[in-house]
Amino acid sequence: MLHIVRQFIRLLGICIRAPGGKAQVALFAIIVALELGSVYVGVRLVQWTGAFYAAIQKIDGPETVRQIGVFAIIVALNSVRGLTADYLRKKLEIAWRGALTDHAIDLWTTNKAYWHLAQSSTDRIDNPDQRIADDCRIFINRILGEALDLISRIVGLASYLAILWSLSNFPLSLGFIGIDLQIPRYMIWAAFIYVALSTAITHFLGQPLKRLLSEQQRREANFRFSMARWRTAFDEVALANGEAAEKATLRARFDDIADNWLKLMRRELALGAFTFPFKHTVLRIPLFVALPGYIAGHVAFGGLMQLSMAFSNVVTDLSWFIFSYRDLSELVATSSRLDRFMQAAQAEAAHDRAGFRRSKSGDALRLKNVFLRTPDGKPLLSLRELTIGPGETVCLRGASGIGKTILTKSLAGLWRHGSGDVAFPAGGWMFLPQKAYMPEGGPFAGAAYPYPVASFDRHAIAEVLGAVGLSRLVGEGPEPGAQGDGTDSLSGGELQRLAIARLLLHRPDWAVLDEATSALDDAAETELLSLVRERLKNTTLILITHRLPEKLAAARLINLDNDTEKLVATA
Ligand SMILES: Nc1ncnc2c1ncn2[C@@H]1O[C@H](COP(=O)(O)OP(=O)(O)OP(=O)(O)O)[C@@H](O)[C@H]1O
Repeated sequence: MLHIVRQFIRLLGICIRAPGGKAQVALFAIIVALELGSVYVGVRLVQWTGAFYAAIQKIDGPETVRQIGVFAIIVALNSVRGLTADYLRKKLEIAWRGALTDHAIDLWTTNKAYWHLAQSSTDRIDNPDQRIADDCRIFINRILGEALDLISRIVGLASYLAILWSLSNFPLSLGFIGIDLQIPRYMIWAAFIYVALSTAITHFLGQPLKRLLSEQQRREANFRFSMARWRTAFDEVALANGEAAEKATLRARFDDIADNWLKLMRRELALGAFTFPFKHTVLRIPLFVALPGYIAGHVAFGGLMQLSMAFSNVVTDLSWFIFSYRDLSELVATSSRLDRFMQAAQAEAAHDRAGFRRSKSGDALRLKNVFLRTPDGKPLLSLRELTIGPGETVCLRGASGIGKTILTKSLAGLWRHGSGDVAFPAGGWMFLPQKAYMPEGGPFAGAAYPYPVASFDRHAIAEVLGAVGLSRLVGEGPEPGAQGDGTDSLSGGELQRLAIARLLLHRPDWAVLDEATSALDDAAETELLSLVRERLKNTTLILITHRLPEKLAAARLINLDNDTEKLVATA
């Protein structure tokens, strides 16, 4: 229980510490005040009920009409209060959801935590996209709803208890095996005992709900993930006639959903079998409980109605836990998932990337005794000594699976499984993987990525696109920034050309091309790499490729397979 409260505090703390958090706390206070207005309205209605039925009992026409007028005013004011509270609550909801979402995305991206979390076999976080998109929304929605409900119920409970206390100032007389038992203010005790028993039963029946709801969220996210995965590979699936396999996967994912849904249904049915009749008896039972007082002549008819209404309000407020059990279970399940995600992302973001000793060097890249491993310790390639100077062209070759891509990731600071010394030169780096990433927004955005298009001169972007053979994309298609912008249909080779255009535009000091031209034919590959070499004279090019590009001036060929230190100079 305490750990759940701590989770709530941690997550709400994020919202409150965000910019504008203090103003939002003030907004929350206003909403609480407006919600408490409903308690006042409730108390006023109890008084009104007494006065109204007393007027009816006395057959007092003018007083009855006056009470109807009072009722109309109460309802009108309450409507204004309710609508204002609802409007402000939605405002606060989007502000806090925004703060939580921003924080989650910040943690997820700091120190590339998203990448490390996806690699980890122990801390692996399933469906992080769902946690950011859905869990933040559900958590804020539920916590606000439940907190406001709880506060107004606590205040309501105190108010209605006071009324009930003053009204139920008569005892219940019970004759039991010759003993005459008097229970003073029995209406109060009856309310507490009634709710305590009901709460215990509700908790007993509903306990498994939290686990089942959490599991349901996970399975729904898995189903969505399978759909999204297929969406990113329409070509591949269509060419492989993989529809039946994809359908089978989707069906299996959906069966998982349905399976848990059935368990959830059964549990909700068991809970509902108790809470449903409970909800309906809450409004009736007070009358039965108060009847002995009426029959014994302790209260008049108006008092009886007032008493039953106060009793029913007390029981309703006390039953908050029972009525909210399902929503509370969902809130707890969501906050556990979200909190775990935040903790894991935070730990990853703060992680000291050990493995290699990294230092700064003057102008050359120096690797000494670098040994790369897989996370489970399997040795990959080793480099005893390698120095690469500024402006050089170096070609790294090696068998498939030896660890060339992992070497790239190590240079990028991602891979931490290995040892050795790496001294980095000053200057900017750029890494071009085999599969170029294309952001939304069209070819101009693709060339400018990860910077906004506006950071570059549009003519310069158009020029590099033309230089890499993509002039047909210049001035074509929707405006940059639009979705469905034409880059979706680019071939593998065209995507690689676009990545080379990006390289030409960004002009880094150091560039690592990990099979970044593999989809091009020999002639096109040589042409593009020569273009890069010619235009970026001061850039050091580290090429990871199975083919040795011909005509590439002064390339050093390093064979990683046998003798890692053997350098072959080409002309
Ligand atoms: N995240 C990972 N966890 C565990 N093993 C991995 C991970 N990434 C890569 N590996 C393994 O490390 C080995 C080296 O992978 P890498 O991608 O660096 O090979 P490569 O030399 O670039 O191969 P290719 O020439 O086929 O692209 C492979 O056996 C691969 O399965």
